[in-house]
Formats: sequence, structure tokens, C-alpha cells
Amino acid sequence: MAPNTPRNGTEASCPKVILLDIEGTTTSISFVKDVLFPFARKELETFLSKNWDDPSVQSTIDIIQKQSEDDTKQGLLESEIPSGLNKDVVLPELLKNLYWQMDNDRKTTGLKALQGKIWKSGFEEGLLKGQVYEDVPPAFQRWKESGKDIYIYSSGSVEAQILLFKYSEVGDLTKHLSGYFDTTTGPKIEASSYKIISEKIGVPPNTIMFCTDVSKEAYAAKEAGLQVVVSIRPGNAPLTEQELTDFPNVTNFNSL
Ligand SMILES: CSCCC(=O)C(=O)COP(=O)(O)O
Ligand SMILES: [Mg+2]
Repeated sequence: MAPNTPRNGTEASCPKVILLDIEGTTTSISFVKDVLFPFARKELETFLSKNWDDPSVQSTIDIIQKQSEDDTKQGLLESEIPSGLNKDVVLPELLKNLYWQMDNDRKTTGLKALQGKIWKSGFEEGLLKGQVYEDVPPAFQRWKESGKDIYIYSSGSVEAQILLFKYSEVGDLTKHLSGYFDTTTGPKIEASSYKIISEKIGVPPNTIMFCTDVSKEAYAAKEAGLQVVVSIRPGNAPLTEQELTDFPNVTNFNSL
């Protein structure tokens, strides 16, 4: 069975590459919001205190600090996080900023990188198991058998993406995946990011099919020339009539 065609009646040709979003597409929004995010929030302060001097944590803190400068300039924040290595000064302001970002479900590169680092021990110690919808593993298998390559493009950091699929409830799914993209490639709502992804994969944009739950991402990918299918999963934001007109949609991967 094919995806529900868009109401404007256009049909897509057979893609060579499947590019998938995670939250709202392979994995429920509630798993991300009710399991992963609270885990990172609970462990945040302890993680930062313990790993403050780790160079990779320090470079993530730099990214978060720079983001706070931009957010302050744009009037989203009253003041930026102070820069420098003085933990006693920086840590309280950093925590304040990160709690604010988490409260607002911001998809910034720095927050996402830090969440991935915190989830690492949770996944490796078996406290977290990646949830995927039950139609995902058979779809991965089917796509690979029919010669398609599967890639992920999520706001979650590449490190976090690999953890979710490696330590999934149904075992290691990374064997099916050819690569991963996160917001270090570019924002998911900009067409340029999808052009870069198509160049990095090495195939023309119109041979890639992107599946996402977020309409802004769908329009950006479409503008870049990708085929786009919108994911309708329980708990996703409803689509408008216009979005239903503009994109085919699926409620699971059985029809893709
Ligand atoms: C283990 S992946 C974490 C998912 C995440 O943090 C997130 O924000 C999901 O965003 P997406 O772009 O996949 O909708
Ligand atoms: Mg999503």
C-alpha cells in the first residue's frame, strides 16, 4: 500500500535513500518528552559537576555560551552565560540557562549535544532503552533488502541518535543505518541543510525521501527538492488542511 497521496494528487517516484526524523517519526514524542528529557534533566547538575574538566564537555559549554550571546542579542534572554573556566561562576548561570532551554523544548545544538552525553551512561548501563514504533524494524529490513540506504536527520545529536538505535528495545538497529545528521549540518527548517545532506550522501535531492512530523521541516526539504512524506503518529501535532494538501502522509512505515 502506498502512502496517502497529497490532496493535490501528485505522486512520488521510488527513492534510493530514506532519510528519517526521530521524534514523532521513528519514535513517539512521549518517549522523548517523558523518558529521555526527564533523565537528562535529573542528571544535569551532577553530570556537569563531575565532567566539568572534560574537553568535550567544555567545548559543548562553549557552544551553549555562544548560543546564549545570540539569544541575548535577540532579546530572548536577559543576559548571557559568562564565559571562562571558573566553575563556581559559570555553573549556576549555565544551569539556569539549560533549565530555561529545556522548559521551552529548544532544539539548540549545544543543549542537544549535552543531552546526548548525559544519556550515554543511561543507555550503556541499561537504564534507558531506545523506543521505536513496531513497524520501524521490519521497514528498516525491507528497505535495505530492496537496496535503499537509510539515514537519520534529527535535532538530537548524532551521538544520541546512535545510542537510541544501538540500545533499542528490540536490539541493535544501527546495522541498518548508513549515516546520521544533526543540527551541526544545519537547522532542520532550512532548505540549505537538505542540500548539504544530499551532497554528503552523494545522491541527487529528488532520490531522497524525507519523513518527518514537523511541517516546517517538510517544506524546507521540499524546497531543496527532496521527496517528502509527513509522519502522523499518536501524539503528533495535527496537520492543517494545507499541509495535507501539500504532502503525502503515513501513519506507519508499512506503506512506505
Ligand atoms: C535520542 S534522539 C533525541 C531526540 C531529541 O532530542 C529531539 O529533540 C528530537 O528531535 P527530532 O528532530 O528527531 O524531532
Ligand atoms: Mg520530529
